[in-house]
Amino acid sequence: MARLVLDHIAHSYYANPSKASDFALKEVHQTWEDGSAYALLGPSGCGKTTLLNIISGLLTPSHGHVLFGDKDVTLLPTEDRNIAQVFQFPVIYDTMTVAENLAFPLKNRGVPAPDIKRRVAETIEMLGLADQANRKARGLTADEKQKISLGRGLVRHDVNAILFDEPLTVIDPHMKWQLRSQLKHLHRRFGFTMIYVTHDQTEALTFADKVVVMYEGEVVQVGTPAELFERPRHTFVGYFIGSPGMNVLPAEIAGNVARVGGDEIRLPASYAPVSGKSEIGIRPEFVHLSDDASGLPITVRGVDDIGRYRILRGQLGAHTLNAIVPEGRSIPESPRVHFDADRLNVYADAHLVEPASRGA
Ligand SMILES: Nc1ncnc2c1ncn2[C@@H]1O[C@H](COP(=O)(O)OP(=O)(O)OP(=O)(O)O)[C@@H](O)[C@H]1O
Repeated sequence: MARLVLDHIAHSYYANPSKASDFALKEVHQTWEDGSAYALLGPSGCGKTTLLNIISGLLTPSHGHVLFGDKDVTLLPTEDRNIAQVFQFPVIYDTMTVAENLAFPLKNRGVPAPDIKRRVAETIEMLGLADQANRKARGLTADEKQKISLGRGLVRHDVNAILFDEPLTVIDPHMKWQLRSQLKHLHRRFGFTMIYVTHDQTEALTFADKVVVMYEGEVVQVGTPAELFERPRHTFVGYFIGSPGMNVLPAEIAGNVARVGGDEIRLPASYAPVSGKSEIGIRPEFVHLSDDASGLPITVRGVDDIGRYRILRGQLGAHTLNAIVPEGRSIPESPRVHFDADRLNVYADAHLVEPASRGA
């Protein structure tokens, strides 16, 4: 296993890229820790697979270097990088049994027979395939075949990293949850470096120690699930993480006041003049309703009952504003809103702005 360094990596699929939009991956400069579980999360086309393929060696980046520890592997083919890969669809040998499929990567590497037997048995147990161990893979369901693919990635203990590209797509929803928990458990037990591509926030947030959020070819934030929730560094992270996502309202910022339409909102700190498009962000969890005249009046457009809570879909001036209404709280006839000041974030051109001073 090794620390992974992405040293000023960028990639364009064009031979002669001339502008930023020609790059499927804009510059990424990151060091990922040895033994951590990372999820690459973002919408379709944001560059997740491009980045994963650069790490695995399927693709050579147009710019920059990939290092495993101190070793530059940028030009090394996949087979010389000592990584395991699990793809969206099963990659297995149909004519071999489940156990033989799992033993195959170990035999190839000359692992002693008793170790192979033990690891194959552990992996089969973990995947819940004990009853199928001696069946040919050919007759198995798509679910079971994909479990073997996962097992072939997990059975090796000597890899620099295990890379997963949307590995649970073909797995049924209940089993998805189970396998995700098992992956997490294995990660804790063996400490593999894992890199997991997904466009599903639940999958990313439950699996990863650190989530790498990508948007239009850029890494816009690397953080723990809590950091992404509490301090989205880009408005896209705010929208994408959370259900519903963060409210983002155009605002003029002056010192410790944000002016939204005709309303003034007190900020937790003082900000220097913001250049570019300025906005504030507040998660629906931190928008509170009351009939207190000091709040800002909103128009209710709808209420969705989610069971444990309700989502009020409202409008503040010309802007949509969602609020989470906890169980047992009523919605006033003419609601007004208050924001948790400490949870307000300020953005300039979609990027988080740090305050000039706290507590002003
Ligand atoms: N071989 C290729 N040739 C040209 N353009 C490509 C190629 N592969 C990907 N792209 C483009 O690069 C961009 C990033 O694609 P990539 O597959 O990395 O995104 P992604 O986030 O993995 O998306 P998805 O979740 O749909 O797989 C997209 O605009 C895509 O159309």
